[in-house]
Amino acid sequence: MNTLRVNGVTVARGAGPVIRDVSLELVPGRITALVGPNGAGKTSLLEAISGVLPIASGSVHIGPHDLTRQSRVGRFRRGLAHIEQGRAVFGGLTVLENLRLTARTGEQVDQVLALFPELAKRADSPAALLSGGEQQMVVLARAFAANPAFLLIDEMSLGLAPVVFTRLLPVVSRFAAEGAAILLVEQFTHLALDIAQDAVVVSSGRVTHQGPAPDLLASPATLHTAYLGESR
Ligand SMILES: Nc1ncnc2c1ncn2[C@@H]1O[C@H](COP(=O)(O)OP(=O)(O)OP(=O)(O)O)[C@@H](O)[C@H]1O
Repeated sequence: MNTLRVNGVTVARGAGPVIRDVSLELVPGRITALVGPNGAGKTSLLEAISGVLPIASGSVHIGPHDLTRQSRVGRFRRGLAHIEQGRAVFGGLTVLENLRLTARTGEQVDQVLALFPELAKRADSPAALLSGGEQQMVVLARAFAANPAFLLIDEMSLGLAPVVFTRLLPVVSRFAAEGAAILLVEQFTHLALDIAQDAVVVSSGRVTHQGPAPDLLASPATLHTAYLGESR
């Protein structure tokens, strides 16, 4: 069983490092919540893992394969997908056509639509006509349809009402239960920790806490300290 290992990664952006010596591991079947204050470096870390941003030092491996200097496409071929913040649907294409962009077989499309009954009903509608929540479902479904072993998800709640967003979380859990390893960045910290097994807190580009998500959820003091940038 391959894991994705981030080992001592440092990422520079603009004036200096925004990620410093970060290590974490993504394990099949598990969700890791990556939380921390605004500007902590969560998006930059996801971008470094998927190859959007170069890694200044450290490494990213999937099993024995070193991805550190690989292109985005090379990493995708190894099973790593990244839903970037603000990722949009192809509005002129129908829901089905959006899914066919990434699915390799019709069976994969059917499997994904089974996870999202709302989308199955709107399969032939242009994606632009869907609500914001439904469009975010299409974005998620399109990523699931490629059947990635490792999935990085950045702020899928952006622009959505919490009630709409909470509809998406059980689907993410189901996808993990089917074997995917997921790294979830989310502004609604408690909702993310609630569905995650593992938690990583970053503050000012450094990991300040790492451990089981339920433990962090049960200890607001630990979460608060980690957000302030202190380890304990
Ligand atoms: N395009 C950029 N050029 C230079 N610096 C950037 C750029 N984007 C972000 N930064 C800086 O990198 C640091 C980390 O930002 P990043 O967006 O990764 O944090 P974040 O934890 O995802 O924040 P948020 O929760 O607000 O989205 C911040 O200091 C930010 O100002």
